[in-house]
Amino acid sequence: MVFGITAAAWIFSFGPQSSGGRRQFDSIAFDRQTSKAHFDDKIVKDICEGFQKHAKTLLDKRPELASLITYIDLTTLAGDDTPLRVHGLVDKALEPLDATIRGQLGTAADAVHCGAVCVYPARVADVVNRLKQHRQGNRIAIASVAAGFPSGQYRLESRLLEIQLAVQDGATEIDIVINRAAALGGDWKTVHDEVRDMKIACGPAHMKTILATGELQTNDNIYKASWASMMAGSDFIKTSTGKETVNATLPVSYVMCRAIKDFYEQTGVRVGFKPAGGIRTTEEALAFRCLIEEVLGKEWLTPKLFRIGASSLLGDIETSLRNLTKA
Ligand SMILES: O=C[C@H](O)COP(=O)(O)O
Repeated sequence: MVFGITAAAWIFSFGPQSSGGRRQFDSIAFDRQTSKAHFDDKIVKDICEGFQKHAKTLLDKRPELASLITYIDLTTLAGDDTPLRVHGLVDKALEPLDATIRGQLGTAADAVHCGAVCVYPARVADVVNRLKQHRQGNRIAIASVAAGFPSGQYRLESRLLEIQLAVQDGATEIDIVINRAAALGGDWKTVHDEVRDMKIACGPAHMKTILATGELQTNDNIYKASWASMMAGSDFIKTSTGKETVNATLPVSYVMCRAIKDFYEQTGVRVGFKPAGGIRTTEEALAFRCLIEEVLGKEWLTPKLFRIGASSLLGDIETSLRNLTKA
């Protein structure tokens, strides 16, 4: 445990201080929680090389590769997305493997499908319509980015409305973005309060909070943004939109997972983790899976707590599985 504060103390610090049903930001407790964490770049790099080494040992393990598919939020976030493209994405997410690979996996193949599809708000209805045409359409979640994705540079009112409309259209998971201007200015209360309001706007939908780590400049900011987002009620924290210059990396993921672990130790609340953006190969995805197992433990290796946001990873996993079939 990084901090010497018990779960009961955390509940005292953060839990009851709500006003009108809204969690209030306790800056003293936040500072106390986040001021003690330090991440040395060289040490973090060495630790991450360990995850990459571990990943290489899993490359020929068919069940490990198949389980990667269950963590994927199969994504299309393009200006030229159409209903037809989204329908194809839904079909692929539900039945990702061809007959040969399925045969090699045996009965285990039946449980192999993506965790969710992830689309822009205007395309949520296309996902809903296509899922209705599938017998097992309820097996995958419907994720939508919202809240001024990817920049977040919009008034809070419009970001909240966008979330509500996406949920109304059928989204069961909402991927929001934090206010990077507030984060870079050290205004963690604004980061927290906006995320809290967005969580309320999500209603029954799960909320994944994107930190856009490539724009947060320091590990310290990433750790603080993780804490502010979790204190505000995020179900998941997510690295990137896929639209920043630098997206998901192992070092930023390590910092975020350490924050998730510390938060769990203080509160007993398990927050999920979603690396996203630029993850294209089986080996890269396995390294994130190893990071999760080693920092957070095997109980996080479930689509309920671990997702990988990716538009082109699935094809590489299929190729890896096919090559194992030939071997
Ligand atoms: O949230 C998911 C990301 O936007 C996907 O990024 P990608 O296209 O680089 O895989």
